[in-house]
Amino acid sequence: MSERLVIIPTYNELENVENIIRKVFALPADFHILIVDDSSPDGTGFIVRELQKEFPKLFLETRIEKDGLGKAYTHGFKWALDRSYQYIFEMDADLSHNPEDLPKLLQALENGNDVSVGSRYSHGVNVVNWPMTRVLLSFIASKYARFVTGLPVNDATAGFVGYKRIVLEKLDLNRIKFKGYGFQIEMKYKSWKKGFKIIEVPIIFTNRVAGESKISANIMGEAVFGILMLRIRSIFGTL
Ligand SMILES: Nc1nc2c(ncn2[C@@H]2O[C@H](COP(=O)(O)OP(=O)(O)O[C@H]3O[C@H](CO)[C@@H](O)[C@H](O)[C@@H]3O)[C@@H](O)[C@H]2O)c(=O)[nH]1
Repeated sequence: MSERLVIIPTYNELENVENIIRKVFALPADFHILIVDDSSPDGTGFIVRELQKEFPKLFLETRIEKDGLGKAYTHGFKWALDRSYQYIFEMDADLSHNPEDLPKLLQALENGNDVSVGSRYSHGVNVVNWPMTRVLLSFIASKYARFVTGLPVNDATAGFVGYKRIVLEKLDLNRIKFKGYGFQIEMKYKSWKKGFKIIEVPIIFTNRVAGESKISANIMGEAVFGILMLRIRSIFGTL
């Protein structure tokens, strides 16, 4: 039984999912993969089921409908905690995160950190082919989150993250509220407030070449107002 699980949420990632799975299983280190698919209409789940015949360490959880990456991840975390995984990773399906960086995130956890963040902004801005509007939005969101909450992380919205099991055990996953990218901030903020040690590991983020981002005005609104709510709840001790 591997101690390491990579959770990949998917919605309409037909063009990417096989590639990312093969790249993770090509790594020298032993990682299991859990795909959490929200019944993608493009047949992403079907491809995963086919690949399960080839890869016994590939798992699939299918949810009824699209409900945001935050809900998909909390589903995956609970699945991992029901098993014996010690190191649990979040990674996008679209290859914007390079699976070859997984061992670096793992190493950071083995070196005594509790949360390792694959960071685009720890040394300048390390993104490739992302439209300038997305870079600005993401960069400003991270600065805003830091300003409002004090979270000492440069890339607060990063979606390439490693957690030690103990962190997920101590966070009340049923109280994780955010469905979209704000989820990434909520997880880091709550981990930090509980006293867990967070480290940023520099990575290069490369914009997807296939499929589409699921960003929307709702997702952005949730993040902007949600961060304020996080801070207020923290002040009143109801985080
Ligand atoms: N199951 C499920 N998966 C979803 C959903 N929405 C998005 N995903 C999956 O979540 C991953 C990230 O979604 P994208 O829509 O590709 O994100 P992005 O725009 O490239 O955003 C990136 O930057 C954000 C801001 O920095 C990050 O917060 C985000 O994690 C990601 O790295 C992909 O694997 C996508 O299929 C959903 O409702 N359900």
